[in-house]
Order: sequence, then C-alpha cells, then structure tokens
Amino acid sequence: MKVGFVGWRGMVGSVLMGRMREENDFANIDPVFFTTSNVGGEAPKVGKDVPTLQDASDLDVLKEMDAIVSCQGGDYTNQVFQPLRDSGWDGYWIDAASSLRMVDNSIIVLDPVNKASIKKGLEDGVKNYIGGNCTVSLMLMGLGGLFQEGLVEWATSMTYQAASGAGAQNMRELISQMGAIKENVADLLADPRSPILDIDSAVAATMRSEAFPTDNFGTPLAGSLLPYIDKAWDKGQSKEEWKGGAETNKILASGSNTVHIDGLCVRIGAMRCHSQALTIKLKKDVPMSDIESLLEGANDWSKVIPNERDITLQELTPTKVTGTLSVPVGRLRKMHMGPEYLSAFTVGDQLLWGAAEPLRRMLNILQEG
Ligand SMILES: NC(=O)C1=CN([C@@H]2O[C@H](COP(=O)(O)OP(=O)(O)OC[C@H]3O[C@@H](n4cnc5c(N)ncnc54)[C@H](OP(=O)(O)O)[C@@H]3O)[C@@H](O)[C@H]2O)C=CC1
Ligand SMILES: N[C@@H](CC(=O)OP(=O)(O)O)C(=O)O
Repeated sequence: MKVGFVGWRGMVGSVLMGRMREENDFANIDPVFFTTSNVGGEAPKVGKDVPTLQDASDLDVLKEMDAIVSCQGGDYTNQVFQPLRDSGWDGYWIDAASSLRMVDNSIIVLDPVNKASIKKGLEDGVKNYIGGNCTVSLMLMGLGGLFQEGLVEWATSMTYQAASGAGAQNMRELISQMGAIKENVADLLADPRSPILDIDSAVAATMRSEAFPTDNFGTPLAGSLLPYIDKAWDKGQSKEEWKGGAETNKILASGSNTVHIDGLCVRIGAMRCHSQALTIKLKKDVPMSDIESLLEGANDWSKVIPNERDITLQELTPTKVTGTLSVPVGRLRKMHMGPEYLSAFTVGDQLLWGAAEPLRRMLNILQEG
C-alpha cells in the first residue's frame, strides 16, 4: 500500500512517526513524504528507501497514493481534500484535523471504542477516517466502558487542557512564562526571610507587564488558567465544548439515543496531558465494583485508580501519564445527589490517544483487509 504522509514533521506528525517507528509500521507500507515548505528535501529515515519530499499541493502526485495521512492541519485539508476528490481520487483519507469530522461521509476513528463502525464503514466504501477531538477521544478511552454499555444518561465534562492542544509554539511560550516569573523574583525567592506577599505581588506585576511573553496565548497561562478554548459557538458554548457532545455521539453512533454531554473547557499549565473531571448521570444504580470492572475491561489502556489519596496523587496526574498510552481513571465515587450520580477524573496524553494513535491504528486496520 502506497501511503502519503503530510504534516509528518509537525508536533502531531512527529508523535505519529515515533509511534510508527516503535511499532515497525513502516515495514508494511510504501511511504511517500510530502511537504509544504521543502520540496525535494530529504525524507525522514524510516528504515527503507523512500523518495525525496514531494509537493503537498501537487494533486498528480497525491493521486498516486492508496491512502493519505494528514497531520498538516485544517487549512491544508480545506485546500486540498475536495480538489483531490473532484479529480477522481478514491483513496483513503486519514486526517488529524477537525474539518471533515462531522461530514456525513466520514467516520471519527477511535477503534478501541468504535472498531465495529470502522469495519462497517470500510465494507460500505467509506473513504474518510478522521481522528477525534483530543478531549473527546480521551474521555471515551477512559470511560468508554460505561458509554458502550449504554449506561450513561448524561455527563458533564470539566476539562483541564494542556498547552500542547494549542500548538508547539504555545508549549514553548508556557515554559517561557514560567521562566519569566521565576527570573523576576529570583532574589526574593533565594532569601528565606523575604515576605511571601512581596513575592506574590512581584509575580502578579510580572504576569501583568507588557514584557511578559503572551504572543501565542494572548494572555498569561503560567500561574493562571484560560477558561475558554477555541472559538465562540452557539448558546454560550465554546466550539471545544460543543465537540464534546457532537463528536461523542457520532463516535458512539448514538442515532436518536443521544447522550447529552456538556461542560466547560479550560486551558491549564500542563504540557501535553489533558485531564477532565466528569459528573455522570447513570441510567440506573450500578454497583461500584461493576463500574470499575466495566471501565478497566473496556480496552487495554484504561486503568482504574482506587479513590485513595496517595495512589491518586501518584498515578492520576499529567506528570505520571505524559508520553504514555495509559489512560487512568479515578476519583470514582457515588455523589451525594444519589446512587446514579458518578464522579470521575481521567488523564490522557493528548498527542498520543488524543491525536496520533487513532490515525496510526486506522492505517493498520486498512491493512487488515
Ligand atoms: N496539536 C494538537 O493537540 C492537535 C492537533 N490536531 C490537528 O493536527 C494539526 C497539526 O497540528 P500540530 O502538529 O500541532 O501542527 P504543527 O504546527 O506542529 O505542524 C504543522 C506543519 O507546520 C510546518 N512547520 C513549520 N515550521 C515548523 C517547525 N519548526 N517544526 C515542525 N513543523 C513546522 C510543517 O509543515 P511542512 O513540513 O510542510 O513545512 C508541519 O507539518 C492541527 O492543525 C490540528 O488540525 C489534532 C489533534 C490535536
Ligand atoms: N482544541 C484542542 C486541540 C485540537 O487540535 O483539537 P481539534 O483537533 O478538535 O481541533 C485543544 O486546544 O486542546
């Protein structure tokens, strides 16, 4: 299978390449690498001979691919996808960008949750397979067991989203902000007798100053948080919040049995792990031991963390999870509102299960035939 890769050197693309190398995925395909900036340049090393970098806007070369994997972003998808289809290309389009997620002839891929839909799509001739929003995919990886059993009446998701979701430059800016804060109080911090309120007011002054690095976020994130992600949507929701309900129901193929999901999406100063606190209204009182078995058994990556302080602080944090495929879920308890109300907290790496891994696995599913 001839597979074209666009966006392979970006942040999501690099994580995808890393995972494909780890799993020896390049052995089974003939990869061709595309670029929007360096035509004719050297392709990445993948353990076999590959052509030099091809022009990502050249439809004639793209048309030769059996499948194209794009991590280049929505602007690229909007520019190239339709002309390529209009030219008669009938290959598989696998994409990290959101542009095609909600169109009728696409499937949002998260195979530990919806492999049956993916397989049916392949049988039915669906050609567009799109990775889901990171927060949605991570929620379904952690709590899929309850959703797949049809036990959820509604859920709210309050998110704590990492800087990486806003892009590579934003990750760098977060660290620069942290550094600027420390630098400006270094002397006070070094003196154990300096009053904490002096340090505090110096930090606030630094964060509010013109010189504080905010070109990418537009406002301080380090030492603060941003309670709005993506653009404004309808009825006071942000677009990120809207995706929670829309994409989850598409992945679950809920049809008329819509599961109502809503919440509030917040950016925090984590690097690449998104966390979310959920309130779940179950359709009935399910014993906690059954809930734990369903969650743990739903896929190989979800992991129930006992609702105890020490293990929670060890295992249920972005620091622990970053760079891994594990999706721990903990703080599980029945809430005071009644036995159908479940509280949960889950953490996942938004560049792995949140972006690259579902695409990598989709490529492998294509080869299963
Ligand atoms: N960031 C995220 O968390 C998620 C992102 N996505 C989707 O994936 C898309 C890509 O996101 P992301 O990977 O963050 O985008 P990046 O900005 O990291 O990369 C996109 C492209 O920018 C070009 N580029 C320019 N300068 C550089 C540089 N210094 N280093 C690397 N690449 C550079 C590359 O194209 P070229 O080689 O052609 O020059 C690259 O493929 C997003 O637009 C979004 O649609 C989906 C889920 C999560
Ligand atoms: N919006 C996500 C990242 C992302 O790229 O989402 P989407 O793929 O749905 O556009 C975040 O900021 O954390």
